[in-house]
Amino acid sequence: MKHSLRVCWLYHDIMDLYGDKGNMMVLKKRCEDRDIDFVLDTCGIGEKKNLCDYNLIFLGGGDDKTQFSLIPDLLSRKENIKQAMDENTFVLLICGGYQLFGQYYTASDNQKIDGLKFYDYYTDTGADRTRCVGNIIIEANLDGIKTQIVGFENHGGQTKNVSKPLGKVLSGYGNTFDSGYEGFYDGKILGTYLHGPLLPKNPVVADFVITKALQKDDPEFKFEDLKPLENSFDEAARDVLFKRLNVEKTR
Ligand SMILES: NC(=O)CC[C@H](N)C(=O)O
Repeated sequence: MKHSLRVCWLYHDIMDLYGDKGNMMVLKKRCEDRDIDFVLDTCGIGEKKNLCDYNLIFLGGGDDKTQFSLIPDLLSRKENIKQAMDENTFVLLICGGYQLFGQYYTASDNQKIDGLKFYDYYTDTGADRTRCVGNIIIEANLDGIKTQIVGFENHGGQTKNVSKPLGKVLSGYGNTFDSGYEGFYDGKILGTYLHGPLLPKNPVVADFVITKALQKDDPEFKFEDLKPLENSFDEAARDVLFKRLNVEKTR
């Protein structure tokens, strides 16, 4: 069976912080190297798109003002996003995008916006406008695949009441200054504060996202079914961060 990865990048023109676009470039390359068709579609404010047509939805990070500007459009797509998720479209969310799938987001000026409310987590602002900034390494278990994920975080938002964190923080902050946990993963969405961009620095996560997306069309598809690729440049970049943060690289 010829597989295809059809991505819809929501608000591609305004939600793209710290190289989030690199995530799309990596998916394209890792698919092409395996003869998997790759289609990248984008969806801006006001554009008509049926998100059920895709097997992956991607939403990157953004500053507070940008998050506020898109929220009416995002909320107008709530039913369609829910339907896509029910039909096994996988969702990858970075930082500002991750926040907007929860109950609400309170920005640094204390203005509050409703999120999509798909999950119980919510995001308050850091006290006295403090922000979690810096490189971060977490330890995650992605449906049995144990991996260490590296990235860069820069958020004022403090995300609380996270029932299923993506991983345990080994160095850096994560969902809040002191929760010790980072992100959210429940099999349907993977939300994380990690820019970096995320996927170029974490080939295992990139392949995991590809696997989850392909499972919409082929539920039997497994991570191990992906042809292994050569990751020496990615690993060299990871080595630098592990060394700099003084964390033992075990995977
Ligand atoms: N990097 C981001 O996406 C920032 C998200 C949000 N504006 C915050 O500061 O918490």
